[in-house]
Amino acid sequence: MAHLCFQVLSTSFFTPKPQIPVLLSPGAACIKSIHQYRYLYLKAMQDDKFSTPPCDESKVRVPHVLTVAGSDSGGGAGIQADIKACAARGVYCSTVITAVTAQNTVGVQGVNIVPEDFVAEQLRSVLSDMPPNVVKTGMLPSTGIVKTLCQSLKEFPVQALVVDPVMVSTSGHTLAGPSILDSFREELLPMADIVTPNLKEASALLGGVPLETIADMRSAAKAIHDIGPRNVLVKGGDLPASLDAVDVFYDGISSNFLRSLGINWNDFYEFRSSRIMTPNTHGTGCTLASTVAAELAKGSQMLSAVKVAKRYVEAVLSYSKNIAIGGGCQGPMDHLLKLKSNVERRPFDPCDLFLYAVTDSRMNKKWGRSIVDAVKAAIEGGASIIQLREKEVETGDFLEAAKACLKICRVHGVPLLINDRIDVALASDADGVHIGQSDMPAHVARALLGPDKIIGVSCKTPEHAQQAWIDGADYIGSGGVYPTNTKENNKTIGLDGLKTVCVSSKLPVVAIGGIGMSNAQAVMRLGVPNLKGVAVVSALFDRECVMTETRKLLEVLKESTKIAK
Ligand SMILES: Nc1ncnc2c1ncn2[C@@H]1O[C@H](COP(=O)(O)OP(=O)(O)OP(=O)(O)O)[C@@H](O)[C@H]1O
Ligand SMILES: Cc1ncc(CO)c(N)n1
Ligand SMILES: [Mg+2]
Repeated sequence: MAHLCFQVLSTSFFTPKPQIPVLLSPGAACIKSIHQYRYLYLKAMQDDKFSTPPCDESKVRVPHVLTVAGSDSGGGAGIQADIKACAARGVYCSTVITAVTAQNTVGVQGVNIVPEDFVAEQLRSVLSDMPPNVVKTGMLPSTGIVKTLCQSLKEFPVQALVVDPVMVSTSGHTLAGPSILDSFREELLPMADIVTPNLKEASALLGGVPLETIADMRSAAKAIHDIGPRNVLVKGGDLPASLDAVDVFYDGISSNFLRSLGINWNDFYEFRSSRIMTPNTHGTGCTLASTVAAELAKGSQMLSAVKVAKRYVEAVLSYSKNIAIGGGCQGPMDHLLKLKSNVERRPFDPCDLFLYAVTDSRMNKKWGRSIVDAVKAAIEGGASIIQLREKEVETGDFLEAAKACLKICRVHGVPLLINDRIDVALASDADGVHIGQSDMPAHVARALLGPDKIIGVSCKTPEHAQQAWIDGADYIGSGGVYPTNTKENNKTIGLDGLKTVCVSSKLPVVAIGGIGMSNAQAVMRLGVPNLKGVAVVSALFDRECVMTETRKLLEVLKESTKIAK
């Protein structure tokens, strides 16, 4: 007999609701929806499927959403939007394709419905082998497909079902005709944990009632709730352009229950964001529903999942408002906005290390200039990379200076690095960091900064240099080559020590420590191919005119490369 026990949870997984007996099978995840409870209970009565599964603690659980939807060849909506939204939210996404559409930014040119039995086969493949936490549905173009899906969900219950009742594309093309409405009302919606109609879809589900105002949306949400889904979100993307983008959320079960306890519960929530003026709104609905599903899969409660999803859609719309893809009037969004800034950043070039200017707050103070003025002058003089080394500046001021310097650096295509402070580098979106042997290990910095940012590590020995390579550093700063007073207790390694570090590593090296006009050529004449340049502090910044000194040093360095040739 199945190993079954019942437990009463005082708070539920999604929205507050009556105390529901939750079915637990030892070793298996908690079953969290009343629908699942019903199906699982009946199923467990029939067979012995819920015996303890083998448990391997070395395996990492990955939140997983299965989307059952149509393909959009334009990549902005449907399956493609679902995969991108889940990826952006850190959730695995499997796919069952119900239709293939020929679609672009102009409209829908064609729809090819996948045969019902092949939809069933895809469902069986995924559900029987890799059970998702949450199923999200989009375009379900035939009654047969809706019924097949409902049957599969009864056979393979999941934690939550998110239904986006896709019917008409924004361009006005029918994606699922009125014939599916009965199966939606009778079978799918009563199984749903949330249904997310837009204004037209809400109207269709209610037999064509006109919906124009937020008050109408509230009535519609309540009426749709009566059909059976546990939560309803009526989306207001199609409200008049003069209004905010308001979505109305309704959760009737909880309100009735709490009212019965004498608690006055607000059963409507308005999710409001300012309307972003952009033509790139194709796929907002798919994205919203997938993000709700992704957040539920991670373990969020329903209300938090909707809140995060709404914020995410707003952020993506705002980020994508000016992108130009296609010649039609409704473009797609760019879901992976977080990755975008890395694409725009010029990749690190070891030649950037040629004239490496390192700022110093004491020197700037002494000469009465701001960090930003110092950086501007060094860049105008020809510095090829800048490092902000600001040991005595308050964090807030450091961040502001970093942001201001970054603007200047971006204009000139000069990378900006932050010394030691990974937090400041992250907050300012600087190009990278330079860290010492006693700072956070480079591999930890790499994990925090991601694959694209530049990481430099100070190395005095071949062992340091080898570790820097292993840790994923991009370059080595090696010194002090000569005695210096910008760093206390800094052992001088000399030209020999510098050469030893260079030859022990594949990484590009910049020499540092007491280097200036008089000795830069001697350093560069070492002639090791991975020694790419010199890093200087006092020789530029402990002088009256930073730009002049930088120019002079640049000439000296250029001269040394001619001599080397
Ligand atoms: N211009 C906008 N600015 C801000 N938010 C918007 C805008 N347009 C839509 N939204 C939001 O996007 C989400 C999706 O709503 P919408 O009504 O556009 O869905 P839909 O019509 O199903 O979309 P789709 O084009 O994918 O079918 C909602 O949260 C809505 O408020
Ligand atoms: C395939 C597909 N699903 C959903 C929508 C709704 O945006 C669309 N346009 N295309
Ligand atoms: Mg839609």
